[in-house]
Amino acid sequence: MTPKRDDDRTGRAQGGVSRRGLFGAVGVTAIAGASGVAGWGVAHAQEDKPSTTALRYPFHGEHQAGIVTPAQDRLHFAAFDVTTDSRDALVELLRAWTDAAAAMTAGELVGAGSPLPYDAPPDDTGEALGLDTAGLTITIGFGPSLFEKDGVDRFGLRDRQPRELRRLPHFPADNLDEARSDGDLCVQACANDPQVAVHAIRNLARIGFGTVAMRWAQLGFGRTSSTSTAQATPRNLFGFKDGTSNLKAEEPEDLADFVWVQEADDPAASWLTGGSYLVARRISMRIETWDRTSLREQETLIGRDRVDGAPLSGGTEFSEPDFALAGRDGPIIPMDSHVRLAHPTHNNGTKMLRRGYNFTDGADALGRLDAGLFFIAFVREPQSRYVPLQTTLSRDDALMEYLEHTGSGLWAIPPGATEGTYLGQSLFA
Ligand SMILES: C=CC1=C(C)c2cc3[nH]c(cc4nc(cc5[nH]c(cc1n2)c(C)c5CCC(=O)O)C(CCC(=O)O)=C4C)c(C)c3C=C
Ligand SMILES: [Fe+2]
Repeated sequence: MTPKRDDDRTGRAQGGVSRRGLFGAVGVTAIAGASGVAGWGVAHAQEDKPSTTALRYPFHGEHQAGIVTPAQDRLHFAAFDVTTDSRDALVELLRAWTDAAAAMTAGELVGAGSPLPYDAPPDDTGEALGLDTAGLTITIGFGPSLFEKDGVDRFGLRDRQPRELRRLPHFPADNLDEARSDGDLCVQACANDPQVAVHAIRNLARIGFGTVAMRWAQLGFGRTSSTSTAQATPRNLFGFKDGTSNLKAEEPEDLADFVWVQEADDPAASWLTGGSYLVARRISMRIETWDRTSLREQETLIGRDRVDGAPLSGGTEFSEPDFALAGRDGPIIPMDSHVRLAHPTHNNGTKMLRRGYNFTDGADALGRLDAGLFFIAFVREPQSRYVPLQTTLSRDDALMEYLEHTGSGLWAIPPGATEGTYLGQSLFA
């Protein structure tokens, strides 16, 4: 009988083994071929919709992937706390995470490749065997507490903490859960297949065992933003198009102004040049109340038409809102509507790259959906641009009656890694 695996205890070359290649090699393709009905279903689906699972985005580059990369459909976001005092162990973790992230985004197995050592737990947890890369991106960030916690300079990084990397303040009406907020490190895994995104976080958590502990995590199932003009605008759980006037990959000048940290921004933080900041807000949405609200009221709260996404002042989805246009009882786009208050003209020209996801986490004790929007935005200046805008929305936005902010975090996102370097290397240099 041919053994399923060899008996190699020494391990093999790291990475480089294709998940699909290995899958075929162990004969599972035969199972798919034997299933006539399933095979028809797959072929039929592919005819209707171009496959997004075959997509592959480069891991290496000037910026980390997962920011201007076209927003994928699924998210697994995790915040970690570092459990060691050792700077060397932290650096080792970042090296290992970088290698694993590069392998997974290329559709390769993490760690020891094929044939698998039989007497050791497999490096790669295996649930993505046979799956496409699904456009996986892995984006890693550093929280304020990595630089200083309770007055302690844990890893000799205090002097390099960016001025803009401070814990987000308490905003009006915040009802934050500590257990869903902050963290020394964050990892955003996005993919067009939920199993691929979960596999990525799980493998990074496994690699980090003994160095980091997962603090909290969030799954997202539908993107609520477009980050490329090639993408259709998706809808949030209030049923409105979301992401219409988002910053897009095709706007490099705006990205330089509002997303990418520039060399001159902060002398202490020149290591962050080419990086960004990730703001996360877990926002619960009172779905049941919303569903009992008239369409007129819903559109008044948002300031846009629910079906086509056009501003209430008229035109099409991508028409600029006319905030001066009068309606029956004041401006047709109300003073306290979401799009008026969030628009750059009312926020010193501020823009951001939104990249959030819808979520549901079951039901609460009253039988209501625990659902909402896991808001993610990438910004160049969180304190001087995001914080004032969030303060305005939390205080004045009429939509807040239907929202509750339950989680929060801010992380510095270092620039991308080049071949042979690890993510965040410039911070430790
Ligand atoms: C602080 C930033 C923002 C939070 C938090 C936020 C939450 C939030 N937004 C919607 C729904 C929509 N938002 C829309 C536009 C929009 N939202 C923000 C910022 C935050 N939103 C900005 C900067 C903008 C763009 C404003 C503009 O330039 O016109 C829209 C309209 C469509 C679009 O342009 O994307 C909708 C719809 C919800 C439901 C929500 C919290 C759950
Ligand atoms: Fe919004």
